[in-house]
Amino acid sequence: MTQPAPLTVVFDLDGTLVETAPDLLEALTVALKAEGVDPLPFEQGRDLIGAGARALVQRGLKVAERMATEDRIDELHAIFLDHYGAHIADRSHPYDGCLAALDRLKAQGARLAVCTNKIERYARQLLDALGMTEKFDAIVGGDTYPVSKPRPEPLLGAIEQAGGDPARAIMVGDSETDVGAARAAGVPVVVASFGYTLIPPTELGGDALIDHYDELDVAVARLAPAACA
Ligand SMILES: O=C(O)COP(=O)(O)O
Ligand SMILES: [Mg+2]
Repeated sequence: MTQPAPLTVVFDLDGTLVETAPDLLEALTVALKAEGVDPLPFEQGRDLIGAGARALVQRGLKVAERMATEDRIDELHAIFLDHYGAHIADRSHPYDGCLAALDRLKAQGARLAVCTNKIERYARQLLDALGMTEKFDAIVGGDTYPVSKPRPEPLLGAIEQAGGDPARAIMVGDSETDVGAARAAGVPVVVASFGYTLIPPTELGGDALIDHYDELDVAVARLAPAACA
């Protein structure tokens, strides 16, 4: 009898594995300042994260009711990235219980992957700085493929790069882009309630909701496709 393919668990990065809001919003403050815009309140800025850095700059300008040309948004995005790259892990840290939960999944034989809308280079820089890179069999960013979440291609690509099978995979994420990508790929999705989202986590339409990493094992066991070990 052939061995069933291992389970692959694919994680979103910002707001799911790592609390990155303090460093992302500091970079947003620097970019908005270049446009003469005041910093956003932290809680308001936090919810704007999830569709990539350029979208964060765009959303920040929109909240401040500031119009900008696409070229100016590109310039502000560059200012954002300059600052962010130099301060990527000043205050960012994995969520409570995250590293232990990854180790438990790994010990059970799961493949682990990251699928983020962060530019891949920055995702790798962040994971390196936090000593987390080695935990993953694949790391896919928002620019790894021609399209990003909520399209399914990056998620399917992450599963493939990790040596997994989409029929034996689970996504864990915090926002509508993650649920959208998972639905489009036909992969069950666990929503982490502690991340960043414009839509309340309970209304994202995930298959399970966790408030802490201690709850992940039960959610994964419940959603793991039946044929999985
Ligand atoms: O940096 C972002 O805005 C998105 O990142 P995420 O896909 O890891 O949430
Ligand atoms: Mg996220």
